[in-house]
Amino acid sequence: MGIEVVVEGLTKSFGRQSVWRDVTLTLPAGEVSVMLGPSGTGKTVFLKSLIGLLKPEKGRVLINGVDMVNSPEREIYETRKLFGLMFQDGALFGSMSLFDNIAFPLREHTRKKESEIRRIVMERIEVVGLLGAEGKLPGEISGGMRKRAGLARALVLDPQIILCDEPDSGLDPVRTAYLSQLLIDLNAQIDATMLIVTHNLDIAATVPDNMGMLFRRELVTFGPREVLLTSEEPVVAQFLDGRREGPIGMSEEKDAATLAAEAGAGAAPAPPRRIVPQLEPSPGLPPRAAVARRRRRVMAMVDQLPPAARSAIRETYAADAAAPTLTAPSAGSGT
Ligand SMILES: Nc1ncnc2c1ncn2[C@@H]1O[C@H](COP(=O)(O)OP(=O)(O)OP(=O)(O)O)[C@@H](O)[C@H]1O
Repeated sequence: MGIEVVVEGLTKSFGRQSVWRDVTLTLPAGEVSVMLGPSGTGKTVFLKSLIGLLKPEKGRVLINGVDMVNSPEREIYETRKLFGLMFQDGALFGSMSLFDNIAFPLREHTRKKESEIRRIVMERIEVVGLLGAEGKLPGEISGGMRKRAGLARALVLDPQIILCDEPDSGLDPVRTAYLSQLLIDLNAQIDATMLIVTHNLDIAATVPDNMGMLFRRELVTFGPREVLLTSEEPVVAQFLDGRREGPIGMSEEKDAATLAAEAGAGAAPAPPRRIVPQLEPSPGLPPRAAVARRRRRVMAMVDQLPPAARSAIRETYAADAAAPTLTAPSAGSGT
């Protein structure tokens, strides 16, 4: 099972530029979380801070008792091995075949024999649907395949925490839908804690158990998906509806005059938002172990949540209780 990641009061700046301050959240073990936020709000900086590659000035990131901000470098280095990282462009070596790219962390960080490496690499290549392409160079395959290869490489060291930085960037909507399904299938297969940074509203709506959003140097919200998806917070609503009207401007924030002009112009109200069901694992895969844990966790806190989120959560679980998928292996919704 994945490991819980506890973030407490994290604050990061570069020189005089504050990126975000006092970020506090917990990524629940084995659950999938998404971090949203307009460009430049520090989502990538957040991922890098979780693995100790960037050093926030204040706060802690606790993983198995190790603080990725303040612990000795040797402990941080060891704990970093629990992570699998998938970067925006797949970050593959152009001159190596996909096989060698995916085998790289095993050859670098373990003393496994080549036969064992081959077995692991081919298994991961199968998981991401790249069987047959292992001999190709990154330049000979599509962007979507490169991303899946990046994901396979993130998986070879059996990570318990997976961080994906904009896994959808540059993908068409169909490939993005396949990728969403792949992320859910992966979670069903390995039960790792996952955090996905994305701008993609389809991924945000269908993949995570939990969602958060960074804006104006703060964590606006983080919690069960139903909280963000029903939120009337102006910045969340604007982002989810993909509208120009609202606090987010071209350079992240609008000035007060523009906001006042918009309010005066009386923008048309957005149509009501509908919560679409979360994806289920593909047929033949086990149900996600995180589902039952999440249900217990969320039901224990439901009374403290805003009313709209409360009723959305109760509706979700009432629908689940009526569906046969709770007792039988789930029939995936596919893409
Ligand atoms: N190593 C660095 N040194 C100085 N400034 C940095 C560094 N890394 C990031 N920044 C700055 O921190 C801010 C946040 O960058 P970051 O890449 O995390 O944003 P983001 O939310 O991931 O954006 P996008 O969605 O466009 O990828 C930006 O202003 C960026 O210029």
